[in-house]
Amino acid sequence: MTELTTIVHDASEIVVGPGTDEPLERYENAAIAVTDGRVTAVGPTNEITDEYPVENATHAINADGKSVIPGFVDSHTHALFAGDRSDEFAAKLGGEQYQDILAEGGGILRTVRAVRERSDDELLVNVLFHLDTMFAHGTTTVEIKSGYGLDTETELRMLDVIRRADESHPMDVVPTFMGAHAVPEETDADTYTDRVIDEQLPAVADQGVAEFCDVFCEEDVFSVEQSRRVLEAGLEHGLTPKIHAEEFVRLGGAQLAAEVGATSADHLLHANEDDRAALTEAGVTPVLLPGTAFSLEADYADARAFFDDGGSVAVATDFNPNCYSQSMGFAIALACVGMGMTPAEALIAGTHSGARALDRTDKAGMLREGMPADMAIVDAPSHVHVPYNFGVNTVETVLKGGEPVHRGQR
Ligand SMILES: N=CN[C@@H](CCC(=O)O)C(=O)O
Ligand SMILES: [Zn+2]
Repeated sequence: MTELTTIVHDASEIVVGPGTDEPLERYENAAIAVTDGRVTAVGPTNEITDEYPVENATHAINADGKSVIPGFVDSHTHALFAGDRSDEFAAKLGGEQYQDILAEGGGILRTVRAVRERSDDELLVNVLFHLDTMFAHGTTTVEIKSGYGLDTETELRMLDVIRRADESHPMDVVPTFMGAHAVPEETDADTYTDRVIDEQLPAVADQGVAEFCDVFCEEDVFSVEQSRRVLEAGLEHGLTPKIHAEEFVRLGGAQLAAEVGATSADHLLHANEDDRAALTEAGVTPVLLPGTAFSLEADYADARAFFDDGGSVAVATDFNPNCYSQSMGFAIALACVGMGMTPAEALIAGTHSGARALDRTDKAGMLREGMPADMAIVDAPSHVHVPYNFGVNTVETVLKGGEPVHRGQR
């Protein structure tokens, strides 16, 4: 018989995941038992503790007055970077535009210069620091993109650092290659697209260091045709497409995502009804990033319209030097207040739907029997407190595979 390792008991609430007849499957006065890193049983405390006595557990956690939720799945970040762009934040508040800053060699291009100057070990220290912060805020799976190298050597270095971060930190880290994140200063978009396809992608595939291939499909960055070439070449190398689409203007990236069978289309601030229909029909997960709209003072994506059309969305942080928040709790609060989602919809968007955007619904985002026991204990009686208590980290304890890996204080 395998040994029970962890039991969390007497929780006010345990959220399992999406319900069949209601938005959330959840139990009140609940407990969850974990064996060998996976959920063995979840349900009312008396039933669970009868079967799995608390005294047999390696870790017994009394969650009286607290809510247990699946660990957040942050499905869109650029969390590996160097340098400081806080001055750009201040300049944007003063009226400067993100795209003008980029066109003048700032923004992404400034971060590229900073990353190229740093050693691998310095980059690793940076990303591990951010992973610690994310962990403390309840994230247990995170996607990280390359894209601040924009040459083969630095893109490979970034992906190798992302791999090392995954190996050395309890967080699950999902690597995405994003060589087509911006056009380097010394070249033009067509020439650079060829370089991404002919030089970077084969090297990335050869090293086996990325799962997804992403592109910034945007006016004055990569056109729909250039984006299509990158994503189709990625597919030939075994990388699943993702796309930054309809962020500043409606260019056609959402339709492209549907055509190439992307796992997700992200941002979508300017997506329209046809785009929503195409994404839903093609099974592409829309990933909405309300922190980006917040920091750009832009209009939020129309999350309600996706639900009204019968679809659903994922919500992620987009943590990067332009959108400086590692907190899924804050993204969820913005999803509720800025995009009109219910707390239950936003919680699913930041957990199960995030896992869908990363092709891992069998590995993350739910606390169903057999799933990895990745969970956050919220120091409040229900999941509603995550957005309700906005601006504050409500997560107290984080368990990865049932192991208490973070115990915070509020
Ligand atoms: N929009 C493109 N890429 C990032 C921003 C990266 C940056 O500004 O450094 C995003 O998703 O928001
Ligand atoms: Zn992004």
